[in-house]
Amino acid sequence: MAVNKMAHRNGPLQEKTVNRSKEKLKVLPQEILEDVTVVQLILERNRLKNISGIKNLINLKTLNLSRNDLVDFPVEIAQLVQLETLYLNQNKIQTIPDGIFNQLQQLKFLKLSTNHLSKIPSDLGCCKSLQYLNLSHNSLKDLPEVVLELQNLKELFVEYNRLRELPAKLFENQNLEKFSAASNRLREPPDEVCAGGLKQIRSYFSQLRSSEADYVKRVKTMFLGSSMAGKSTLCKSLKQKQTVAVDVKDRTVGIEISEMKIEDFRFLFWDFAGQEEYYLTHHVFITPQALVILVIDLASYRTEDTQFNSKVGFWINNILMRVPDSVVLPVGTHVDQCGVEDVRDKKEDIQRRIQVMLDNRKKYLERRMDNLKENTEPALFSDQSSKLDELTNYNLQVLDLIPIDCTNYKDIDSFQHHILTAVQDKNIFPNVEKKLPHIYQAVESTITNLIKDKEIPDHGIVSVNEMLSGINHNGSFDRLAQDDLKDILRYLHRIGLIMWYEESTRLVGTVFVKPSFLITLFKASIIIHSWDCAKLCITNMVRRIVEQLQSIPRTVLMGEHAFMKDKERWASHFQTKAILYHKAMVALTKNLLQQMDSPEVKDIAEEIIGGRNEKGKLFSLLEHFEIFLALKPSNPLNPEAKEFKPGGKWEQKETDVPSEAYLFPSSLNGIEEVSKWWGEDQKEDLCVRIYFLPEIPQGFFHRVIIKACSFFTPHVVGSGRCHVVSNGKQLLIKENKEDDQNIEIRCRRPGKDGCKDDFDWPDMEETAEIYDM
Ligand SMILES: Nc1nc2c(ncn2[C@@H]2O[C@H](COP(=O)(O)OP(=O)(O)OP(=O)(O)O)[C@@H](O)[C@H]2O)c(=O)[nH]1
Repeated sequence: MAVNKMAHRNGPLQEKTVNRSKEKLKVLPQEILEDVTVVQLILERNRLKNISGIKNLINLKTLNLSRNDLVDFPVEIAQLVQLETLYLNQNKIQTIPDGIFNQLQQLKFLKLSTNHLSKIPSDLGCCKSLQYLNLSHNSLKDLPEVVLELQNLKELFVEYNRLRELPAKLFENQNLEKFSAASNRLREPPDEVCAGGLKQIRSYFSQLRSSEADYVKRVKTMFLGSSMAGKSTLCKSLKQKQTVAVDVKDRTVGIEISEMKIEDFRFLFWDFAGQEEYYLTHHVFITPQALVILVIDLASYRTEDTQFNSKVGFWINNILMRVPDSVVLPVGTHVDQCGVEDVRDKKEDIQRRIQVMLDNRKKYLERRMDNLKENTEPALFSDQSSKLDELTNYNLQVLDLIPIDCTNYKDIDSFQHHILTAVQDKNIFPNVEKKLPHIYQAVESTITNLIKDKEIPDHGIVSVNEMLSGINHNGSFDRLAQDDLKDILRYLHRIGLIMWYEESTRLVGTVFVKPSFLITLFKASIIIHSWDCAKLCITNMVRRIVEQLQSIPRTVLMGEHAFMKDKERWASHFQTKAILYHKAMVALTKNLLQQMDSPEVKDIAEEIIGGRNEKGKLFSLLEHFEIFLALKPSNPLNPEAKEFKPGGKWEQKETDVPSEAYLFPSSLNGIEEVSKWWGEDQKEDLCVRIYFLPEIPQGFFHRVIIKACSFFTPHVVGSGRCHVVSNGKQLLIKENKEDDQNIEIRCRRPGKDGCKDDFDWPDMEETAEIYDM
C-alpha cells in the first residue's frame, strides 16, 4: 500500500494520502477503512462497484473514484462532510439521490463527467463553495437550474450532453472563468456562438437582451460523391428551380457555395468537386451537423464490391470519420439512362451494402470492446474503451436512396420535397432552429449588400478593418463595438458564410468573403483544373501539374528571372520528388491569374502571390490547410518546440519569408529511397501503432508527414513513409493500409555507445541538390 504522510500537520491529525489506484480492487480493503486519519484517498482505475464502509473515513477531504464500475451512487459519501474534492468521473452512474450534496458544504471540486446522468439533484445548490463542476459526457437535456445558485463557480464543463439551451443568467455570474458546452447541438446560443467561449456567449446574451431575436432554420447541406455523379446539376437545378445542364467544362472547382430557401428553411449548399485532388481540402470544409447529399450516378453503377466501394463506400467511410453524427441522403441520378428494374436492383444493392457496412462497423467496434474487456488490465485501456463507447454512440443516419432523373424538373421538385420532409422531421433533425439576436442577421445582410453593391471586390478578399468599418458604415443599425462585431464575424466564419482564419498570424488580418474564390486560389496553385475532356477519366494531379509547368510562357518565366531549362527542372523535380519550387509556384499562379480576365484579380495578384521577402496569402493558406510542407524554412527546426510539451498547443511557427520549395506529400511516389536509408525493420525497434476505425481517413497521413517533417528533421520522404531524425535518433513513420489500418512509428534502438556513434547521418547538405536552383 502506498502511503504518503503529508509534510505538515493540519490540526491534531496527521494527514495521510492513500493511493490504491490501478489495483483491480473490487471491494475496499479493510485496512483502508480502519484508518480514520486518511485525508486523501485515491482509488482510481479499479473495478469497484460499491464502496461500503467509506463513511468511517470521516476526515476525508479528497476522494478519487474515477474510472471504476460504480452504477449506483455511493450514498455513504453524504457522511464525508469534510470532503472538498470528489472525483466520480468515468463510472456508470445513472442517478444521484437527493440529500447527498446538502451534507457536503465544503465541496469545492466535483467531477462527474462520463457517466449516464440525466438529472442533477437540486440540493447541489447547497454546495456554496463549489468552484469546479464537470458534467461533460452525460445525458443531460437541461442545464440544471441549481447551477445558477453556485455563485462561486469558476469552471463549468457540460460538453457532450443533449442540452438545447443555456440559461442567460448563468453568464451573469462574473466569477465564471472557464466554460465549455461543445457538442450539444445547442439552439440558444447556437454551438457556433458557444465555440467562441465565455466572452462571445456573454456578448450574445447581452445582444439578445437589447434587441429582438430571430429564429433561424439553417441547414448546411453538403453535396458529396464521385466526379461526374451529378452533384452540380442537382444543386444548381434545385437552386434555379429548373433543370440546369452542367457542361463538362463547367465542372466544380473545389467547392461552390450558395444559399437557397425552401419554405422557412435556409439551405447552405456546399457543392464539393468529386475529383480526387480536392479531397485534400475536405478536412477543412466538411463540418458536423450537416445534411449530406450523397450523389451516385446509377447509370454507371454496377452491383459489385469495387463499384460500391469507390462510388458509395468511400464516401460513407469519409463521412463516418469526419462527421459521424450527420444525416446522409443518398440520391441516384441518371435514372433516365437505366431501365426500371435496373434502378430497383441498384437501389436495393446500394442500400443493402450500406447497411452491411454500418453493421460491420458496429460489430467491429463491439469486438474491439470485448477484446479490451478480456484484457487482464482493462483499467489501462479505459481511455480506449471510453473512445470506443463514444464511437458506438455516434449515429450516422442513412436515409432511403431517392432515384432521380436530373433532366426532368418533376424529379428535382420531388427531391426538394424529400429534403424538406427530412429536415422537418424532428427525429432526423432535432435541433435545426437556432435563436440569434437580430443584429447577427443584420450584419449578415449588410455583408450581402456590400457584395451586391460592389463595395467588396469580386474576389471577396478584404482586410478585417475595412470589413468592420464597411459593416458599421453601411448597416442599418447603431454602430457596434469592434469586439462585438468581430464576434459576429467569428460566428459567420463558423457557419461557413465567410472565412477568417484568425488562428494564423499571417491571415488574421484578412477576411475571405467568398469562400469559393479561396478554392479558385488553390486551383491556381496545385489543384489545377484541366479543361481537356480526354483527361477527365483518370485524373492525375502530378501529370497535370507537370503539364501546367511545361506550358508556362517565356514572358512569365522572365518575370521570375527563370529560363526555359528551369521549367524542365521544376517539372522533373515535381515528378520525381513531389517538390515544387517557390519560383515555379509563383510562375504557375501568375500564369493562371493572367488567364482570369478580371482587373480586380490582377490588382490583388501581388497580395496573393507575395514578393521576394514576403509570403503571399496563397502560400499562407496552403500552409494553414496543410496542403504542403514548406521546405528549408527560415526558422531553424526547434527540438524544444512547445508542441511537445504536455498541454501546449501544437503549432508551427509562421514566417513572413517565402520558403524556397514545397513538398506535396500526396504526390510522392516511390518508397525505395526511404527503404534504402532505413533498411529492414529490426526486432529491437521501439514501435508504436495507432489504429484507425474503420480506416485511416483520406489525406490524413499526408498531414502526419507534414507535421512530422515540420517538427523533426526530415531525412527521406516517400509515399506513405517518412524517415525523420529526432534528437539524433532515427524514426520511421509509415502508413499500413492492410486489414487493420494503422500508422506506425518506429524508433531505432541506439547502440551501446549512445546515439552519436550509432548514427552516421548524411548531413542535409548531401541532399542539398533537391533544393538547388
Ligand atoms: N442524362 C442525365 N445526365 C445527367 C444527370 N445528372 C447529371 N447529368 C450530367 O452528368 C454530367 C456531370 O454532372 P455534374 O453535375 O457536372 O457532376 P458533378 O458530380 O458535379 O461532377 P464534378 O464537378 O466533377 O464533381 C453533366 O453533363 C450533367 O449534365 C441525369 O440525371 N441524367
